[in-house]
Amino acid sequence: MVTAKVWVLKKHFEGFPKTSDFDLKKIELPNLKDGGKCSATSSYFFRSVDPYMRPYSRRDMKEGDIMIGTQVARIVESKNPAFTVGAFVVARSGWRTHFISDGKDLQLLPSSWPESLPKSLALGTVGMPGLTAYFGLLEVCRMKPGETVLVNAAAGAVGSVVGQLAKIGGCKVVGCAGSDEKVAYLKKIGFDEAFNYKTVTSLDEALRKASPDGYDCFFDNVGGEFASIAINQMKKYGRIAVCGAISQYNDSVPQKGPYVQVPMIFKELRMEGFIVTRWNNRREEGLKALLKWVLEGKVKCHEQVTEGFENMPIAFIGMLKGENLGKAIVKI
Ligand SMILES: NC(=O)C1=CN([C@@H]2O[C@H](COP(=O)(O)OP(=O)(O)OC[C@H]3O[C@@H](n4cnc5c(N)ncnc54)[C@H](OP(=O)(O)O)[C@@H]3O)[C@@H](O)[C@H]2O)C=CC1
Ligand SMILES: CCCCCCCCC/C=C/C=O
Repeated sequence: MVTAKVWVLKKHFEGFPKTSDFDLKKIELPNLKDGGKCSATSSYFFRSVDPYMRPYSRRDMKEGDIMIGTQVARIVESKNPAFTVGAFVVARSGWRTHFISDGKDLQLLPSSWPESLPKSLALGTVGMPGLTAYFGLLEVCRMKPGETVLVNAAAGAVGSVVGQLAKIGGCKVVGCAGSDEKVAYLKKIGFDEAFNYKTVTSLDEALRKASPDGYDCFFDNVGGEFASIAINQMKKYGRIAVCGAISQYNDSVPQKGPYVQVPMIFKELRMEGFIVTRWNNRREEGLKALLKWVLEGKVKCHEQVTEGFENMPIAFIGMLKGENLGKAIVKI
Protein backbone atom coordinates (compact mmCIF):
# COMPACT_ATOMS: atom_id res chain seq x y z
CA MET A 1 0.00 0.00 0.00
CA VAL A 2 1.39 3.42 -0.99
CA THR A 3 0.27 6.77 0.36
CA ALA A 4 0.12 9.43 -2.38
CA LYS A 5 0.00 13.16 -1.84
CA VAL A 6 -2.44 15.02 -4.11
CA TRP A 7 -3.39 18.65 -4.68
CA VAL A 8 -7.13 19.20 -4.86
CA LEU A 9 -9.11 22.16 -6.21
CA LYS A 10 -10.76 23.21 -2.96
CA LYS A 11 -12.61 26.18 -4.42
CA HIS A 12 -13.13 27.27 -8.01
CA PHE A 13 -10.86 30.19 -8.84
CA GLU A 14 -12.49 33.62 -8.73
CA GLY A 15 -10.22 36.07 -10.51
CA PHE A 16 -6.55 35.34 -9.89
CA PRO A 17 -5.94 31.90 -8.24
CA LYS A 18 -4.94 31.98 -4.55
CA THR A 19 -3.07 29.34 -2.51
CA SER A 20 -6.21 29.00 -0.35
CA ASP A 21 -8.07 27.63 -3.42
CA PHE A 22 -6.00 24.43 -3.15
CA ASP A 23 -5.88 21.63 -0.58
CA LEU A 24 -3.03 19.15 -0.05
CA LYS A 25 -4.41 15.69 0.79
CA LYS A 26 -3.18 12.15 1.23
CA ILE A 27 -4.79 9.13 -0.42
CA GLU A 28 -4.04 5.43 -0.10
CA LEU A 29 -3.36 3.58 -3.35
CA PRO A 30 -4.43 -0.09 -3.46
CA ASN A 31 -1.94 -2.84 -4.23
CA LEU A 32 -1.68 -3.70 -7.95
CA LYS A 33 -3.87 -6.67 -8.75
CA ASP A 34 -5.35 -6.24 -12.22
CA GLY A 35 -3.51 -7.17 -15.38
CA GLY A 36 -3.01 -4.12 -17.60
CA LYS A 37 -2.35 -1.71 -14.76
CA CYS A 38 0.86 -0.13 -13.65
CA SER A 39 1.92 2.04 -10.83
CA ALA A 40 4.16 5.04 -11.24
CA THR A 41 5.87 7.48 -9.00
CA SER A 42 7.40 10.79 -9.72
CA SER A 43 9.35 11.23 -6.53
CA TYR A 44 12.43 13.12 -7.69
CA PHE A 45 10.94 13.75 -11.13
CA PHE A 46 9.07 16.61 -12.79
CA ARG A 47 5.62 18.14 -12.93
CA SER A 48 4.26 20.80 -15.22
CA VAL A 49 2.25 23.89 -14.37
CA ASP A 50 0.54 25.36 -17.44
CA PRO A 51 -1.84 28.22 -18.24
CA TYR A 52 -4.53 25.85 -19.59
CA MET A 53 -5.13 24.63 -16.01
CA ARG A 54 -6.83 27.94 -15.26
CA PRO A 55 -9.58 27.85 -17.98
CA TYR A 56 -9.82 24.03 -18.03
CA SER A 57 -10.41 23.90 -14.25
CA ARG A 58 -13.60 25.92 -14.71
CA ARG A 59 -14.71 23.90 -17.75
CA ASP A 60 -13.80 20.35 -16.70
CA MET A 61 -13.43 20.17 -12.92
CA LYS A 62 -15.60 20.36 -9.86
CA GLU A 63 -14.51 21.41 -6.40
CA GLY A 64 -12.78 18.50 -4.63
CA ASP A 65 -11.25 17.09 -7.85
CA ILE A 66 -7.50 16.49 -8.11
CA MET A 67 -5.87 19.28 -10.15
CA ILE A 68 -5.35 18.37 -13.81
CA GLY A 69 -1.84 18.21 -15.20
CA THR A 70 0.99 16.20 -16.63
CA GLN A 71 4.23 14.90 -15.17
CA VAL A 72 7.29 12.93 -16.13
CA ALA A 73 7.16 9.80 -14.00
CA ARG A 74 8.93 6.47 -13.70
CA ILE A 75 7.12 3.13 -13.62
CA VAL A 76 7.86 1.41 -10.30
CA GLU A 77 5.58 -1.62 -10.58
CA SER A 78 3.75 -3.03 -13.58
CA LYS A 79 1.37 -5.69 -14.77
CA ASN A 80 1.18 -4.01 -18.18
CA PRO A 81 3.78 -5.24 -20.71
CA ALA A 82 3.69 -1.92 -22.60
CA PHE A 83 5.12 -0.11 -19.53
CA THR A 84 7.98 -1.95 -17.91
CA VAL A 85 9.48 -1.10 -14.54
CA GLY A 86 12.01 1.71 -14.88
CA ALA A 87 10.41 3.19 -18.03
CA PHE A 88 9.85 6.96 -18.10
CA VAL A 89 6.48 8.27 -19.19
CA VAL A 90 4.66 11.54 -19.65
CA ALA A 91 1.51 10.98 -17.63
CA ARG A 92 -1.76 12.90 -17.59
CA SER A 93 -2.13 12.00 -13.95
CA GLY A 94 -2.90 15.31 -12.29
CA TRP A 95 -1.08 16.86 -9.36
CA ARG A 96 -0.12 13.71 -7.43
CA THR A 97 3.04 12.04 -6.23
CA HIS A 98 2.04 8.45 -7.07
CA PHE A 99 -0.71 6.97 -9.21
CA ILE A 100 -2.02 3.80 -10.77
CA SER A 101 -2.85 3.80 -14.47
CA ASP A 102 -4.31 1.48 -17.08
CA GLY A 103 -1.83 3.03 -19.54
CA LYS A 104 -4.33 5.12 -21.54
CA ASP A 105 -3.05 8.38 -20.09
CA LEU A 106 0.65 7.48 -20.41
CA GLN A 107 3.07 8.16 -23.22
CA LEU A 108 6.55 6.69 -23.23
CA LEU A 109 9.37 9.17 -23.77
CA PRO A 110 10.67 8.88 -27.36
CA SER A 111 13.04 5.87 -27.58
CA SER A 112 15.74 8.12 -29.04
CA TRP A 113 15.78 10.34 -25.89
CA PRO A 114 19.48 10.69 -24.93
CA GLU A 115 20.48 9.93 -21.36
CA SER A 116 22.18 13.35 -21.11
CA LEU A 117 19.05 15.36 -22.00
CA PRO A 118 16.91 16.48 -19.03
CA LYS A 119 13.66 14.50 -19.02
CA SER A 120 11.79 17.61 -17.88
CA LEU A 121 12.01 18.85 -21.49
CA ALA A 122 9.28 16.30 -22.27
CA LEU A 123 6.93 18.74 -20.51
CA GLY A 124 8.20 21.76 -22.42
CA THR A 125 10.22 22.20 -25.60
CA VAL A 126 10.04 18.50 -26.52
CA GLY A 127 6.49 18.12 -25.24
CA MET A 128 3.06 19.70 -25.45
CA PRO A 129 4.23 23.38 -25.52
CA GLY A 130 6.85 22.64 -28.21
CA LEU A 131 4.24 20.81 -30.29
CA THR A 132 1.92 23.80 -29.90
CA ALA A 133 4.60 26.06 -31.38
CA TYR A 134 5.39 23.57 -34.17
CA PHE A 135 1.84 22.90 -35.38
CA GLY A 136 0.66 26.46 -34.73
CA LEU A 137 3.40 27.87 -36.94
CA LEU A 138 3.34 25.24 -39.67
CA GLU A 139 -0.38 24.49 -39.92
CA VAL A 140 -2.15 27.58 -38.63
CA CYS A 141 0.23 30.44 -39.48
CA ARG A 142 1.58 28.56 -42.50
CA MET A 143 4.75 30.64 -42.20
CA LYS A 144 6.97 30.99 -45.24
CA PRO A 145 10.66 31.98 -45.48
CA GLY A 146 11.12 35.74 -45.65
CA GLU A 147 7.96 36.52 -43.67
CA THR A 148 7.78 38.47 -40.41
CA VAL A 149 6.37 36.66 -37.36
CA LEU A 150 5.12 38.36 -34.19
CA VAL A 151 4.78 36.37 -30.94
CA ASN A 152 3.76 37.53 -27.45
CA ALA A 153 4.47 35.81 -24.10
CA ALA A 154 7.59 35.20 -26.18
CA ALA A 155 9.93 34.18 -23.35
CA GLY A 156 7.57 31.45 -22.13
CA ALA A 157 7.32 27.74 -22.91
CA VAL A 158 5.43 28.09 -26.20
CA GLY A 159 6.60 31.56 -27.27
CA SER A 160 10.33 30.87 -26.96
CA VAL A 161 9.96 27.84 -29.25
CA VAL A 162 7.76 29.77 -31.71
CA GLY A 163 10.48 32.39 -32.18
CA GLN A 164 13.27 29.86 -32.63
CA LEU A 165 11.29 27.69 -35.07
CA ALA A 166 10.35 30.78 -37.08
CA LYS A 167 14.07 31.62 -37.33
CA ILE A 168 14.82 28.06 -38.48
CA GLY A 169 12.04 28.58 -41.06
CA GLY A 170 13.79 31.66 -42.46
CA CYS A 171 11.52 34.33 -40.97
CA LYS A 172 12.17 37.61 -39.18
CA VAL A 173 10.92 37.31 -35.59
CA VAL A 174 9.60 39.97 -33.23
CA GLY A 175 8.86 38.99 -29.63
CA CYS A 176 7.28 40.79 -26.68
CA ALA A 177 7.69 39.85 -23.04
CA GLY A 178 7.04 41.33 -19.61
CA SER A 179 10.52 42.07 -18.23
CA ASP A 180 13.89 43.38 -19.39
CA GLU A 181 15.51 40.09 -18.35
CA LYS A 182 13.11 38.24 -20.65
CA VAL A 183 13.83 40.67 -23.50
CA ALA A 184 17.58 40.10 -23.09
CA TYR A 185 16.96 36.34 -23.21
CA LEU A 186 14.95 36.66 -26.45
CA LYS A 187 17.82 38.53 -28.10
CA LYS A 188 20.26 35.89 -26.83
CA ILE A 189 18.28 33.06 -28.45
CA GLY A 190 18.08 34.83 -31.80
CA PHE A 191 14.94 36.98 -31.93
CA ASP A 192 15.54 39.85 -34.38
CA GLU A 193 13.57 42.36 -32.31
CA ALA A 194 12.22 42.17 -28.78
CA PHE A 195 10.66 44.63 -26.36
CA ASN A 196 9.10 44.81 -22.91
CA TYR A 197 5.39 45.43 -23.47
CA LYS A 198 5.02 46.61 -19.87
CA THR A 199 7.44 49.54 -20.19
CA VAL A 200 6.93 50.82 -23.76
CA THR A 201 5.04 54.10 -23.87
CA SER A 202 2.97 52.97 -26.84
CA LEU A 203 2.51 49.32 -27.87
CA ASP A 204 1.37 50.48 -31.30
CA GLU A 205 4.60 52.46 -31.83
CA ALA A 206 6.82 49.66 -30.48
CA LEU A 207 5.24 47.16 -32.89
CA ARG A 208 5.64 49.60 -35.80
CA LYS A 209 9.27 50.30 -34.92
CA ALA A 210 10.08 46.57 -34.70
CA SER A 211 8.60 45.93 -38.15
CA PRO A 212 7.64 49.08 -40.10
CA ASP A 213 6.16 46.95 -42.92
CA GLY A 214 3.87 45.06 -40.55
CA TYR A 215 3.44 41.35 -39.81
CA ASP A 216 2.61 38.34 -41.98
CA CYS A 217 2.04 36.01 -39.03
CA PHE A 218 0.92 36.71 -35.49
CA PHE A 219 1.17 33.85 -32.97
CA ASP A 220 -1.10 35.14 -30.23
CA ASN A 221 -0.62 33.68 -26.74
CA VAL A 222 -2.16 36.63 -24.90
CA GLY A 223 -5.36 37.94 -26.56
CA GLY A 224 -7.16 40.97 -25.08
CA GLU A 225 -5.83 44.47 -25.59
CA PHE A 226 -2.48 43.33 -27.04
CA ALA A 227 -4.22 41.39 -29.83
CA SER A 228 -6.61 44.27 -30.55
CA ILE A 229 -3.66 46.58 -31.13
CA ALA A 230 -1.48 44.10 -33.03
CA ILE A 231 -4.22 43.15 -35.50
CA ASN A 232 -4.05 46.64 -37.01
CA GLN A 233 -0.43 46.04 -37.98
CA MET A 234 -1.00 42.84 -39.91
CA LYS A 235 -0.05 42.84 -43.58
CA LYS A 236 -2.66 42.09 -46.22
CA TYR A 237 -3.55 38.33 -46.18
CA GLY A 238 -1.81 37.96 -42.80
CA ARG A 239 -2.49 34.92 -40.63
CA ILE A 240 -3.23 34.98 -36.91
CA ALA A 241 -2.88 31.79 -34.85
CA VAL A 242 -5.06 32.21 -31.76
CA CYS A 243 -3.14 29.95 -29.40
CA GLY A 244 -3.98 31.39 -25.99
CA ALA A 245 -5.64 34.31 -24.24
CA ILE A 246 -3.80 34.41 -20.94
CA SER A 247 -4.63 38.09 -20.41
CA GLN A 248 -8.28 37.04 -20.10
CA TYR A 249 -8.11 33.78 -18.11
CA ASN A 250 -8.45 35.47 -14.72
CA ASP A 251 -11.15 37.96 -15.70
CA SER A 252 -14.36 37.67 -13.69
CA VAL A 253 -16.07 40.07 -16.09
CA PRO A 254 -15.38 39.51 -19.83
CA GLN A 255 -13.32 42.26 -21.50
CA LYS A 256 -15.02 44.36 -24.15
CA GLY A 257 -13.77 45.17 -27.72
CA PRO A 258 -12.39 46.89 -29.83
CA TYR A 259 -13.62 44.32 -32.29
CA VAL A 260 -11.70 42.53 -34.99
CA GLN A 261 -14.06 42.58 -37.96
CA VAL A 262 -12.98 45.80 -39.68
CA PRO A 263 -9.21 45.09 -39.83
CA MET A 264 -9.99 41.48 -40.77
CA ILE A 265 -12.07 42.61 -43.75
CA PHE A 266 -9.80 45.36 -45.05
CA LYS A 267 -6.62 43.30 -44.65
CA GLU A 268 -8.29 40.04 -45.68
CA LEU A 269 -6.83 38.27 -42.65
CA ARG A 270 -7.22 34.66 -41.62
CA MET A 271 -7.61 34.13 -37.86
CA GLU A 272 -7.83 30.59 -36.50
CA GLY A 273 -8.05 29.24 -32.98
CA PHE A 274 -6.49 25.86 -32.34
CA ILE A 275 -5.74 23.26 -29.70
CA VAL A 276 -2.54 21.28 -30.05
CA THR A 277 -4.30 17.93 -29.59
CA ARG A 278 -5.77 18.38 -33.11
CA TRP A 279 -2.46 16.96 -34.37
CA ASN A 280 -2.20 14.02 -31.94
CA ASN A 281 -1.83 11.75 -34.97
CA ARG A 282 1.39 13.66 -35.88
CA ARG A 283 2.78 13.83 -32.35
CA GLU A 284 5.75 11.61 -33.16
CA GLU A 285 6.68 13.73 -36.20
CA GLY A 286 6.64 16.89 -34.09
CA LEU A 287 8.58 15.43 -31.16
CA LYS A 288 11.19 13.95 -33.49
CA ALA A 289 11.75 17.33 -35.19
CA LEU A 290 11.90 19.22 -31.87
CA LEU A 291 14.27 16.70 -30.29
CA LYS A 292 16.58 16.93 -33.32
CA TRP A 293 16.69 20.74 -33.21
CA VAL A 294 17.39 20.71 -29.46
CA LEU A 295 20.22 18.19 -29.89
CA GLU A 296 21.69 20.22 -32.76
CA GLY A 297 21.63 23.32 -30.54
CA LYS A 298 19.26 25.10 -32.94
CA VAL A 299 16.55 25.39 -30.29
CA LYS A 300 17.65 26.49 -26.83
CA CYS A 301 15.62 25.68 -23.72
CA HIS A 302 15.27 27.40 -20.37
CA GLU A 303 13.31 26.17 -17.39
CA GLN A 304 12.00 27.95 -14.30
CA VAL A 305 12.29 25.24 -11.70
CA THR A 306 10.39 25.35 -8.39
CA GLU A 307 11.45 22.73 -5.87
CA GLY A 308 8.96 20.63 -3.91
CA PHE A 309 5.53 19.13 -4.47
CA GLU A 310 4.24 21.34 -1.64
CA ASN A 311 4.99 24.38 -3.81
CA MET A 312 2.86 23.42 -6.83
CA PRO A 313 0.20 26.11 -6.25
CA ILE A 314 2.92 28.74 -5.76
CA ALA A 315 4.61 27.69 -9.01
CA PHE A 316 1.27 27.76 -10.87
CA ILE A 317 0.34 31.21 -9.56
CA GLY A 318 3.86 32.51 -10.23
CA MET A 319 3.66 31.34 -13.86
CA LEU A 320 0.32 33.11 -14.33
CA LYS A 321 1.94 36.27 -12.92
CA GLY A 322 4.82 36.02 -15.40
CA GLU A 323 7.54 34.96 -12.95
CA ASN A 324 8.79 32.21 -15.29
CA LEU A 325 11.49 32.46 -17.94
CA GLY A 326 10.93 29.49 -20.23
CA LYS A 327 8.96 26.48 -19.06
CA ALA A 328 7.61 26.47 -15.51
CA ILE A 329 8.47 23.12 -13.92
CA VAL A 330 8.12 21.70 -10.44
CA LYS A 331 10.89 19.35 -9.41
CA ILE A 332 10.30 16.95 -6.61
N1 LIG B 1 -3.94 26.25 -27.96
C1 LIG B 1 -3.16 25.32 -27.40
O1 LIG B 1 -3.21 24.14 -27.73
C2 LIG B 1 -2.23 25.74 -26.33
C3 LIG B 1 -2.28 27.02 -25.88
N2 LIG B 1 -1.41 27.44 -24.92
C4 LIG B 1 -1.49 28.85 -24.56
O2 LIG B 1 -0.27 29.47 -24.91
C5 LIG B 1 0.00 30.55 -24.02
C6 LIG B 1 1.42 30.40 -23.46
O3 LIG B 1 1.47 29.20 -22.70
P1 LIG B 1 2.85 28.74 -22.05
O4 LIG B 1 3.92 28.99 -23.01
O5 LIG B 1 2.66 27.39 -21.52
O6 LIG B 1 2.99 29.75 -20.84
P2 LIG B 1 4.23 30.70 -20.52
O7 LIG B 1 5.40 29.87 -20.22
O8 LIG B 1 4.32 31.68 -21.64
O9 LIG B 1 3.77 31.41 -19.19
C7 LIG B 1 2.74 32.32 -19.19
C8 LIG B 1 3.25 33.73 -19.54
O10 LIG B 1 2.16 34.53 -19.94
C9 LIG B 1 2.48 35.88 -19.74
N3 LIG B 1 1.32 36.59 -19.20
C10 LIG B 1 0.64 36.33 -18.08
N4 LIG B 1 -0.36 37.21 -17.91
C11 LIG B 1 -0.29 38.05 -18.97
C12 LIG B 1 -1.05 39.19 -19.37
N5 LIG B 1 -2.09 39.63 -18.65
N6 LIG B 1 -0.70 39.81 -20.51
C13 LIG B 1 0.34 39.37 -21.23
N7 LIG B 1 1.09 38.30 -20.91
C14 LIG B 1 0.77 37.65 -19.79
C15 LIG B 1 3.66 35.93 -18.76
O11 LIG B 1 4.80 36.37 -19.46
P3 LIG B 1 5.19 37.94 -19.56
O12 LIG B 1 6.19 38.18 -18.47
O13 LIG B 1 5.76 38.05 -20.92
O14 LIG B 1 3.94 38.73 -19.35
C16 LIG B 1 3.83 34.47 -18.36
O15 LIG B 1 5.18 34.14 -18.13
C17 LIG B 1 -1.10 30.53 -22.99
O16 LIG B 1 -2.09 31.45 -23.37
C18 LIG B 1 -1.64 29.11 -23.08
O17 LIG B 1 -2.96 29.01 -22.64
C19 LIG B 1 -0.45 26.63 -24.39
C20 LIG B 1 -0.37 25.35 -24.81
C21 LIG B 1 -1.28 24.77 -25.76
C1 LIG C 1 -5.10 16.98 -18.19
C2 LIG C 1 -3.96 17.20 -19.10
C3 LIG C 1 -4.44 17.73 -20.42
C4 LIG C 1 -3.30 17.85 -21.37
C5 LIG C 1 -3.76 18.39 -22.67
C6 LIG C 1 -3.19 19.72 -22.89
C7 LIG C 1 -3.92 20.46 -23.97
C8 LIG C 1 -3.55 21.89 -23.83
C9 LIG C 1 -4.40 22.76 -24.62
C10 LIG C 1 -4.15 24.14 -24.15
C11 LIG C 1 -5.00 25.08 -24.31
C12 LIG C 1 -4.75 26.37 -23.76
O1 LIG C 1 -3.87 26.65 -22.99
